Amino acid sequence: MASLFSIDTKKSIKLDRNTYIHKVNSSTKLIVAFIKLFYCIAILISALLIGLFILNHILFISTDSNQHGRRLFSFGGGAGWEKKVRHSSIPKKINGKVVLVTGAAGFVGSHCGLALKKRGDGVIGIDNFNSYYDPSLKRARQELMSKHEIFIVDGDINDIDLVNKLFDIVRFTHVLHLAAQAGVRYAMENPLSYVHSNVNGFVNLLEIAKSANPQPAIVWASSSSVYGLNTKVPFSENDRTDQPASLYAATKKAGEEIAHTYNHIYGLSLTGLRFFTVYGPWGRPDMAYFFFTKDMIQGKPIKVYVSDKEVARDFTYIDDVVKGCLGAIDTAEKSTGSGGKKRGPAQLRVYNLGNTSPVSVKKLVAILENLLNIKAKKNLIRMPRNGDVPFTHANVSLAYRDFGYKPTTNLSSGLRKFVKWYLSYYGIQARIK
Ligand SMILES: O=C(O)[C@H]1O[C@H](OP(=O)(O)OP(=O)(O)OC[C@H]2O[C@@H](n3ccc(=O)[nH]c3=O)[C@H](O)[C@@H]2O)[C@H](O)[C@@H](O)[C@@H]1O
Repeated sequence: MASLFSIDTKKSIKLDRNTYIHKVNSSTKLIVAFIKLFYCIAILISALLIGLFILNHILFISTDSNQHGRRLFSFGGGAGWEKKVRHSSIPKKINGKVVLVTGAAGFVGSHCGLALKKRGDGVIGIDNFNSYYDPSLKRARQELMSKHEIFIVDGDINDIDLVNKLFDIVRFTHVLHLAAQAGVRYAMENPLSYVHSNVNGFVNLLEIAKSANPQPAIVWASSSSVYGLNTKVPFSENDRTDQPASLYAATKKAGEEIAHTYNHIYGLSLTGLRFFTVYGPWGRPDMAYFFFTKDMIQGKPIKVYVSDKEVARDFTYIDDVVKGCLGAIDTAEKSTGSGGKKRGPAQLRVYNLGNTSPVSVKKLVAILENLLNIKAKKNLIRMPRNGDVPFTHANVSLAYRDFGYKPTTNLSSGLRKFVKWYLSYYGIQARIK
């Protein structure tokens, strides 16, 4: 008789085995789940790290800041970026020049960049888009240039890594160096920005250019302001330039001396162009003709400086200046050095690029009044001692002799083109006379 308490050993063993298998299965599943989770997290972290690494190299990493509180960037690289640089610098004609334009989103830089590209040269720009005046105007110029396949690198000429990288990628035949802290009066507000761009920046560029192989020829923007307080007119290149009236003028004069040094030691071909109050479409909002137009349209008063002698400028239209810049580039001889060593004497030149016919500021206002059909609210005030000089007048016979420079636009027709552009750019409904 089977005991009530008898045990079915077979069943029991089976039961135990099932329980055991079940337990083993659960813990295996748990381990597998853990391993899966571990792998997922590891993959996620790796993806994140790789992403950060790539971003770090594609984007620029900020390291410094300039005088306008804007970040400067140390170059990070990136294949897409290098492709753009290469593409933009390829000339479209045989024996076309390969030009690095500094300050390419600036007034003169954008006009020159477009003119070079139009005739088939390769152009790469660099600009730090600082906020000295409305950067949106600089961005609009950049957009225009990008439509003409000109790439502007967003960076500072003080960024050694970035400029070196550009010279690594491209064999520049020329540098058109227009990046600068411009404006005469602002030098009293922010003196160091002038030293930063016009002295440090220029030296940085020359240091890199002198070590480049081949060394490029350099054409760069000096200024009529180097004539300072001279009273002998018209100003000729061999007149004295040792009495600057502003720190701006002093840094431009320093640039001319620095150019001499790099020419002398390293055989760099250097041409300085003394611009005389350049104006025109896409101009600089910090200049009198530009903000007079703006203020007159808005019905605001303008300050017109007066002095014992009539305050006047040799206002020079942008298209004439562009012709001068291209002429200087075309007649620039090759630098003679290589690997940072001079191999022979190199070209060193300075030219006036003016209009040869000064016009008083009062007359400038009268022309604007006529074009805009607005009576200006003029406040005649004695010219403050803020760096301004009373009078400029260029003798351009040297530039005419060497590259046929001959200005052809007078102030009235030049301002007409400017006002037309101004009204259309700012979407102002008005008719010019
Ligand atoms: O060619 C040059 O060397 C220089 O030309 C201009 O400097 P500037 O000639 O002083 O030009 P504006 O600032 O536009 O002044 C033009 C005239 O308007 C006068 N002005 C300026 C401002 C103002 O409120 N009222 C006024 O009567 C100035 O005294 C000057 O005679 C540029 O701003 C400089 O960057 C450039 O280097």
